[in-house]
Amino acid sequence: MVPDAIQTLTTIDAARALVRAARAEGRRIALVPTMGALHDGHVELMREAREHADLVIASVFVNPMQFGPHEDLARYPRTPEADTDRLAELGVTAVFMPTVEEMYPDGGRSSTVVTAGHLGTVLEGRSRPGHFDGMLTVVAKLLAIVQPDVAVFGEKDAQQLFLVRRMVRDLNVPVEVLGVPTVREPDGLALSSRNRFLQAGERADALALSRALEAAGAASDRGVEAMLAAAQGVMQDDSGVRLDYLAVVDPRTFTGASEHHRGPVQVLVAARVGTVRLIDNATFTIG
Ligand SMILES: Nc1ncnc2c1ncn2[C@@H]1O[C@H](COP(=O)(O)OP(=O)(O)OP(=O)(O)O)[C@@H](O)[C@H]1O
Ligand SMILES: CC(C)(CO)[C@@H](O)C(=O)[O-]
Ligand code: BAL
Repeated sequence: MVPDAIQTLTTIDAARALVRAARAEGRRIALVPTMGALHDGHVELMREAREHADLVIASVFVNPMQFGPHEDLARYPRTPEADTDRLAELGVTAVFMPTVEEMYPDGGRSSTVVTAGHLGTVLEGRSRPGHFDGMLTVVAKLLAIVQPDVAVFGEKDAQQLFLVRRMVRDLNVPVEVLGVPTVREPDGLALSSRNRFLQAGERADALALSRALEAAGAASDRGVEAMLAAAQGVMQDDSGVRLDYLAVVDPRTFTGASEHHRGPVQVLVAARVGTVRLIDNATFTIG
């Protein structure tokens, strides 16, 4: 397929100019923030964005501020040409691909930081200190640059989605945040840019995460402890996987659901498979 024309924007001024022109024509704008290395999960985000706006701007920016000193910033996959072609085929109007210097002119960091507070220090935040402050800061910057009507995020990164929604509410950012269900491989593995680093045997081991979620779901009629035990059982059976955390949270607060909880719960899992750290989650209803 011959891709439609897509604008590649590398400066904040160029992004603002496009946004101004679109606004002058009364067009609705959607922003889809990504770190690139696009896969079919990202494609669903773009589709959702197109349904809610006349014009879609995708950002591709590997944000150093959300990586810890020992994390995989250097090896994070970067495929800008392939990403641009894919976005063009999807009818995305523009891709915003700034350099680190463009986003962080003061030596690669922002002096002003949006903090995720206590919820930024638990679960993903416990394993990745500072991650959510870095993520919220760059999302706040992207929202300020593009000033979209809607911004689209994946449910795969459940804690991220929760914190973005809360930031938007707390800081009165005039944007509607949309969540898109997790796109999976036919065998259940959640699509992730990091899956490409799984070696052959590890690809099979990685199925432990989605299987653990399934097992938790199958135990949901017996309450939170039974769900955790069922999921734990699956993770323990797989010696190729090192569990980081398993949790059942109330999706309204993102804090642990009590044994007496009734209604929707979100089961969250994170694990290391070889050198790759993966996360997944699913929502079930108790009672
Ligand atoms: N399988 C998926 N289904 C739906 N949305 C997804 C999926 N994977 C990622 N996303 C969403 O895409 C957006 C950009 O995420 P990102 O570019 O970090 O991709 P990623 O696959 O999550 O990469 P990684 O997990 O390696 O960081 C986020 O809102 C994320 O939640
Ligand atoms: C939202 C995001 C693009 C911010 O860097 C990133 O955390 C991601 O890709 O999920
Ligand atoms: N997909 C969330 C971004 C990150 O892993 O840093």
